[in-house]
Amino acid sequence: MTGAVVLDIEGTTSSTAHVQEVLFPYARERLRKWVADHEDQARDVLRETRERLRLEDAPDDDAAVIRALERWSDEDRKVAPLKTLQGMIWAEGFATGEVTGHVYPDTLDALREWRLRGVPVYVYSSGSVQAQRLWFAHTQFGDLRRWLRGHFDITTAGPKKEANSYRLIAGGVGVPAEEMLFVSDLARELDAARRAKWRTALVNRPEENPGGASGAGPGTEAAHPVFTDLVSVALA
Ligand SMILES: CSCCC(=O)C(=O)COP(=O)(O)O
Ligand SMILES: [Mg+2]
Repeated sequence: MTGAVVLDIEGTTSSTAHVQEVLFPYARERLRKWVADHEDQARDVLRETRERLRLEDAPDDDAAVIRALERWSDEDRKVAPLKTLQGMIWAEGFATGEVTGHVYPDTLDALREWRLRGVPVYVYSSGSVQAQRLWFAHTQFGDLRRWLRGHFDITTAGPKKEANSYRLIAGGVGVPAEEMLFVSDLARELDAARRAKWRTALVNRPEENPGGASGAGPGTEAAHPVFTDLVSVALA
C-alpha cells in the first residue's frame, strides 16, 4: 500500500534541460549583482557560505565567498546556501516571466491519478522550497500547487543521497517508511530512500535519454522498479 508519494523534480516531474538551460543560467548571470543589491536578504546565505569555507579551510573573505557561490553554481553543487540564493534570484525571474516552470504532461496525469486514489503527493528536491513552489506555480499547465501536499528541500530534510533525510521526511509526513514511495531519476537517491526502508521507483524517461541509455547514474539501479513516465508509476 502507498501511503504517500514523494517526487524528485529534475528529470522526474520535469525536464533537466529546462532546469539547467533556463533556471541555472538566469541565477548565475545575476548572482554577483543580486548579492550586492540585496544586502539584507543575502546576509544568511553569505554567513552560511563563509562557515562552509572555514570548515574546508578555504579563504573566507568577501570576494572568496562570492567566488565560491559562483563556482558551486558552475559545478551544479547541491549545497544549501547556493540553493537558497538561487531560489531568491529566480523569484524575480518568475515574477517578470523571464523564467517559467516545466512539467512533463504525464506528471499532471499522475497527480490526478494519485488524487483519485487518495494518495498525498509531496516534492523533495535540492531546489529550495521557495523555488519549488514557484516552479509548480508557473508551469505550462498553469498553477499546479493545489496538487501537492507539501515540499521538502536539502535545508529542511538534508541531502538527497543520505538515508536519514528520508527518515526525517517520513516522520514529517506521518506515514510508516514501508508505505512511502520515492520517485526519482537518480539511482543513488533511490538507494538512500531504500536504506530508510522506503519503496522506490526509478524514472528513466526517453525524453531525457534519447539514445535509450539510462541516465540513472551510479547506484544499484537494478534494485529499483523502472518506469518510463510518472503516470505508469501512479497506475502500478
Ligand atoms: C525548481 S527547483 C530547481 C531544481 C534545482 O535547483 C535542482 O538543483 C534540481 O534538483 P533535484 O533534486 O530536483 O534533482
Ligand atoms: Mg532528479
